Amino acid sequence: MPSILSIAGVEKHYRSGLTALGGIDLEVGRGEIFALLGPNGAGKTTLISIICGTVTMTSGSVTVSGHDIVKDFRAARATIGLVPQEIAIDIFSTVWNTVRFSRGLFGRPPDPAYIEELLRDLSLWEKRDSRIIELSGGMKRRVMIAKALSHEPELLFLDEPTAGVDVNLRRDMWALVRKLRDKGVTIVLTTHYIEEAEEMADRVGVIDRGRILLVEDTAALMKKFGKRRLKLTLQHPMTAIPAELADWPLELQAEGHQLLYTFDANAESTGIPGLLRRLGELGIDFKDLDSERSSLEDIFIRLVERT
Ligand SMILES: Nc1ncnc2c1ncn2[C@@H]1O[C@H](COP(=O)(O)OP(=O)(O)OP(=O)(O)O)[C@@H](O)[C@H]1O
Repeated sequence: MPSILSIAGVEKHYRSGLTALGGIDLEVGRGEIFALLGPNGAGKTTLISIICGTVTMTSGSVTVSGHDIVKDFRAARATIGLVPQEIAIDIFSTVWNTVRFSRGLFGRPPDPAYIEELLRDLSLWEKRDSRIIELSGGMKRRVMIAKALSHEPELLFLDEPTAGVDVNLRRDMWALVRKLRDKGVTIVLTTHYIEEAEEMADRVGVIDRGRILLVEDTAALMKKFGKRRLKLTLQHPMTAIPAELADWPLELQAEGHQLLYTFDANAESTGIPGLLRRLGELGIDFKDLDSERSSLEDIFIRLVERT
């Protein structure tokens, strides 16, 4: 997949002496949904701000759609749409005027048909003459997205698109992001909600303390780090795991009612038959058995903890 965004050796040292980015290399392919995951203060917003031209990098280079963001700033910026974390729009302006005006800022000629399509796609058409102040929080967020798409960018950044948003709206946002991708927009999103990355992203990058720890296909990452868990609900609760079961990494949960066995899903042998046999020999009965795959959340926590 050809790159739409190329980041090479980007460093950012703030005047305070803090190194927010310690050398970032990253390629984002045209047409993908890429999720940048990282704990608070990891450097996600700094990186996006550099790409969008609101923060200057200390060293390194970035190109967007082949345009260098420093030497060819205008052309680079014109290919980018940014939906920032905070809602920042004139609350007394109407939806239509907000989006139309934003397009003009990028020197694009008026295109009412495009704006209409955008507002219809974002379920804002009925609200086109409403002032922003009259809209719900979810609608305001959608206006932010419409504004960011007003000049027909090729690459859209969504900084924490669903922070503080309820479950239904989050699902609507996910559907919307997929729709945008289907229309050919490349999407880079930052998120704290790992579920969001797992649900949507083609690839995931994990950033921590200004460094990229890993970039991987979401599905491959799940497979590579994927552990499976076998949960046994016991007939009779236990106070401790018997010494005879020391060969299996087990955890006691739910006040002794559950035995949790974690195993490598990719290993040749899971160890489950042996465990079940041993439990039988020890007279430990269980009434239910359940298996689950570890989520990206577990994987992320393990990665960030390891460093
Ligand atoms: N203008 C600034 N001056 C000095 N330090 C800054 C400035 N902006 C950000 N930082 C610091 O840079 C580091 C990275 O911050 P950044 O906002 O990029 O992280 P983030 O990953 O977006 O975090 P969050 O998930 O909390 O939004 C943090 O330690 C932050 O305090």
